[in-house]
Amino acid sequence: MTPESLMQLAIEKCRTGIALGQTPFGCAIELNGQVIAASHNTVWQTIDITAHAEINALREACRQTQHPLLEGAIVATTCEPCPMCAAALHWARVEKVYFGATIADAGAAGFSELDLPAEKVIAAGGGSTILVPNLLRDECQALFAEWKQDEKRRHY
Ligand SMILES: Nc1nc2[nH]cnc2c(=O)[nH]1
Repeated sequence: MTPESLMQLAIEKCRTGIALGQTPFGCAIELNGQVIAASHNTVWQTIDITAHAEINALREACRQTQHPLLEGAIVATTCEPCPMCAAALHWARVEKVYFGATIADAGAAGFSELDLPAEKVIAAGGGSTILVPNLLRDECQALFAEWKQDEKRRHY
């Protein structure tokens, strides 16, 4: 699967989440050429502030593989991982993370993001997960505008 196709899956999941009244974040994970997880954010659905798209996808992937480590896994996420998710991706030993929109985009959409780039979190901690920005950036950024059409939207 190409990184673009993996990101398209993350985008589809994000749109599913928006339709269900969730916030506009989606994530997909591939291991050994197979998609093993694709999730959207469920913070409001589960009343769990940690239920970011990436955390949900990591949990699903680890359930699938029955192992907490995902060495060699490739992740595509519609938005740059926050510090919590960057740390979790490191803990899972994910190899590479593609992202589209940025933490600044999420902040501009109203989320109270910590202004700490994922790259810095990984580098400052001595991690080896590779971060690749700008994959389908315009499409990922547009998800925030789609979500803003929902009058009942809530951020956190
Ligand atoms: N990357 C990402 N950033 C967020 N900011 C708030 N929620 C999320 C999420 O689920 N994923």
